[in-house]
This record gives sequence, C-alpha cells and structure tokens, in this order.
Amino acid sequence: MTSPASDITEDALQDVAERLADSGIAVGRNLFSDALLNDLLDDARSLAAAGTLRSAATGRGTGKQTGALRGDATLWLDDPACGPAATRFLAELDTLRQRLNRRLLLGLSEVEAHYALYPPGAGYARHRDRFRDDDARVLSLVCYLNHDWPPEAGGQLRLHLPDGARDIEPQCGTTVIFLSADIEHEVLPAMRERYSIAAWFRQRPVR
Ligand SMILES: O=C(O)CCC(=O)C(=O)O
Ligand SMILES: [Fe+2]
Repeated sequence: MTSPASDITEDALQDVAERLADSGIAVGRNLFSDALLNDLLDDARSLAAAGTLRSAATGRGTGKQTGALRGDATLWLDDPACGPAATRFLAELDTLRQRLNRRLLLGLSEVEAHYALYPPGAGYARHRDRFRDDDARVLSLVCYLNHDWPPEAGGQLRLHLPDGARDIEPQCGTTVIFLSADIEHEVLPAMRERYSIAAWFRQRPVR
C-alpha cells in the first residue's frame, strides 16, 4: 500500500489503529520526523514572537467563559501567516486521515489543526473535545514540540480513563490520538512555555 508524503510507517500505523480500536487512545513516539517537528517549533515560536497567536478564549465557536477554562494562545495551521512546515504537517495529517479511514472505517472527511502556546501558569480544565451542539469531531490528535521537558515543569496532558488518570509529558516526539467524544482530559498548568499542535479529524466539514 502506498502512503504518499508520510513519515509514519505501516507498523506504527497498525499500532495506532489497534490501540484506538482497543482503548480509544493511542500514544505514538516519533510518528513524525525530527526535521518536521523542529521546523514546526521554529514556526510556532516566530508566530508567537510576532504576536500572531491569539488567546483561545476569543477564538471561534467557544463561549465567553472560555478564558477561565483554558489559557492557551492558538493559530490555525491553514492561516496564511503560518510557514511551509504547517502546510507539510497538514499534508501529513491528511494522509494519516486517509490511512486511518482504510483501517478503521471512521469516515473521517477533514482535518483541522492549530498551534497552541500555553504561557507559564496556563492550563486547560477538564473537558471533552466534541462539542455538545456539534458532533463533527471524531478523533483528537495532540503533537508536542518541546525539547527536554522536565516533569517538574508541569503541563502534562491528564487523560481521565475508566481505570484512573494517565499523565503524558508534552515532550517533543510524543503524539496522542484519542476518541473526541469519549475521552475526558485536561492540561495541567505549565511552568514554562509549552508548544503543541492540536488537531481534530472530523466526520464532515462545517466551516
Ligand atoms: O495540549 C494538550 O495536551 C491538549 C489540548 C486540548 O485538550 C485541546 O486543545 O482541546
Ligand atoms: Fe482537548
């Protein structure tokens, strides 16, 4: 089977698909190349330095109280201000979408993704990614861009699972994929700047 424009091997894909089918969560290591992740971090940093990332509290489709729930600043990867790494990453995600469809028959029709920067002190309260009034989000993906993240810096993704909480360090090279409707999660307050990309595979376009 050919997989154009993909860093992800067949074995890694198989592993992700099996874990998603078994438990609704897959944690991948090194799904994307170091070169791409480094370019994405550079891009996110320059966008942040230019003041282009916007507080998620004022983003689309969210309520006025969002600021109390989440402290990140974001920019959609299809924004013209983003660099070529963002376009490459969206192409990777779209290839992943098609490959997951072949294995899991999820009917994913589109993927959207944004850069997120959590400044020191920011987190994201416990939530699910599927909105009450919009069930388009099927799979969530979070890809971390932080090198040498020490545990004492906080900022872990805490997944609330039937058998207890599972914490994941936001370390560069780690990618978490989970069912948007099922998995409650939160971002613990980060003590230093925390860079990531959050993406959602949707079952139909809305925008
Ligand atoms: O950055 C993370 O670890 C998770 C972010 C998140 O939950 C979201 O953007 O919905
Ligand atoms: Fe989330």
